[in-house]
Parts: sequence; C-alpha cells; structure tokens
Amino acid sequence: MTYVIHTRAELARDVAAVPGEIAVVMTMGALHEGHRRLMREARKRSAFVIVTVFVNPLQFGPNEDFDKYPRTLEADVEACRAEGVDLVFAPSRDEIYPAGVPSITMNAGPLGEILEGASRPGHFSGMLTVVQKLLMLTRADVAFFGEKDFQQLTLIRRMARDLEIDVEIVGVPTVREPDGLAMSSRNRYLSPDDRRAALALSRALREGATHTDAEAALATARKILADEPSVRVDYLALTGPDLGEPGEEGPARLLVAARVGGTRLIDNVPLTLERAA
Ligand SMILES: Nc1ncnc2c1ncn2[C@@H]1O[C@H](COP(=O)(O)OP(=O)(O)OP(=O)(O)O)[C@@H](O)[C@H]1O
Ligand SMILES: CC(C)(CO)[C@@H](O)C(=O)[O-]
Ligand code: BAL
Repeated sequence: MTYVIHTRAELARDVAAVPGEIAVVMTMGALHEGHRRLMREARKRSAFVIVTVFVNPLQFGPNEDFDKYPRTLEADVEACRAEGVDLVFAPSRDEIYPAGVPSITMNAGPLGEILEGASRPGHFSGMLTVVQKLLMLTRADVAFFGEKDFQQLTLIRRMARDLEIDVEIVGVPTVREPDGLAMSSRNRYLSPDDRRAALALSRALREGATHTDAEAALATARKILADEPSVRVDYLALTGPDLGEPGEEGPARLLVAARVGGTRLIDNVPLTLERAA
C-alpha cells in the first residue's frame, strides 16, 4: 500500500513507526524510468521506501524554469504505487520552509562553483540545503541518487562525509532512452527537432569514451557537438572520478551541459584513461 502525505507532522508520525531501515529517493516529480530505477534499487535494499516529490525553489535561479517545471503528482503517485513505494511525501513550500527563505544554508564549497555551479550560481547550495532537510525529516538510513546528475551526487556524498551525516549515499547509473538520450524530466520541453538534435550529447559522450587518451576523448566529443548547429555547449569537461583533475590512469568522467532550443540538458559517462607512454 502506498500512502501519500503532505505534511511534516504526518511524516514524523509515519517514520517513527518504522522498525527497520528507511530508504529515500528524492525527486522533483515528473517521474520517468530513471526515477523508477532508483525506486527499484531502494526497494531491493530496504523494507521501507519513501519517495519525496518537491520542486525546491531554493535551487532555481531567477531566470530558470521553476514556474514551468512539470508538476504531475497524480501520475507520480501511480508510478510510486507500481514500484511498491511505501510513502510519498509531497510537501508544500511552507512545509519545507516554514520560516520562509532560510537564513542558514549549506555551502557547497569549491566543487559547487565549477561546471553546473558556474552556470547556476547558488544552485548547489539550495540543493544541498533541501537534501539535508529531507534526510533529517525522513530519517533515512540510505538515500539513492542518479549518476545523471553526477556533480549533485558527488556533492551529496561529500556533504554526508564532511558533516558526519549518518546516511549511506548510493549512486545509480543513468537510465537512457533506447536511442541513448539520458532520461530527464526536462526532455518533455523538447520539440521533435530539438529531441533529434539533443542526441548529439549522448553520442558525443559515447564516442568520446571509446578513447583511452584524454585529448582524443575530448576532441571526438567536441567535434560531434560542433556538428549539431542547434546545440549550444555550455561545458564539455573531462575530470577524475570525484570531479577533480583526471589522474594519469583509471576511472574518469566525461561531462557535458548544453542548450538545445530553450532547454538546458546535462549528461555524463565514465571512461577509463590509459597512462601516456
Ligand atoms: N536518467 C536517469 N537515470 C538515473 N537517475 C536519474 C535519471 N534522471 C534523473 N535521475 C535521478 O532522479 C533523482 C531526481 O531527479 P529529478 O527529479 O531532478 O529528475 P530529472 O529527470 O533529473 O529532472 P531534470 O530534468 O530536472 O534534471 C536524482 O537523483 C536524479 O539524478
Ligand atoms: C535531489 C533533489 C530532489 C533536491 O531537490 C533534486 O536536485 C533532484 O531532483 O535531483
Ligand atoms: N536534476 C537536478 C535538479 C535541478 O536541475 O535543479
């Protein structure tokens, strides 16, 4: 049975009655197969699964899509039911921020300033603030996040580590459409032409990741993106596993953010680099 609740009082009552481990999947709704994969992983792991649905105003910039972000709670609850989720917590803004805009927030540090953080000032501070609040409110023992938002996942891991938050953070690989496009709630903004052009992102990463040389990986990905005129690249970057400098050898990440029409999309893949001879 899946229960839907909207208040922190109901949430406090329900989690207090859970005898075992609690897993949480945090979302902004408009659920798709990527979210469902997180729910399935949570279901496999824990006896009690909570999905949160909250479009967090604090992580949106003034010119971003907070107002037009898709809100589809009824369909979201159906998806949660189909995945056997125990509790859907869909709070209002006042339930999460009863004192209004918080005066004390998370500082995402230097890692919050690069890549996504450079294009979306304040985004990661707002994201970490709500993640920390939702971890506290749900009393989660384990929380599942997608690798699609790789910088977000890395920062959440680091917040838990640096601030001694007693929760296990589990990363889940990106779920893709059959043609390779990373699933994202924002894909629904794409026109048919934009949808076709957006494939350049996953193609660039996939082809780039066939190389074991960093320069070759970047050059291949850059060319594929440049060949698609309606894709405006924000960044294409190759980093180490924790978004630091790529090591000479070992797992690395190739990440991209781009605008396709009016829609900003992100994607990333792991790749293995070989030490230069
Ligand atoms: N394709 C995907 N594969 C795996 N996890 C995903 C995927 N898309 C989103 N997630 C994860 O689901 C969680 C909630 O994400 P969110 O609700 O922002 O969805 P989204 O599709 O990423 O939306 P947006 O289009 O706003 O980026 C995050 O942990 C996110 O990384
Ligand atoms: C983790 C999250 C739910 C916090 O608002 C959001 O950033 C998201 O959906 O990835
Ligand atoms: N999917 C990450 C949350 C955001 O874009 O605001």
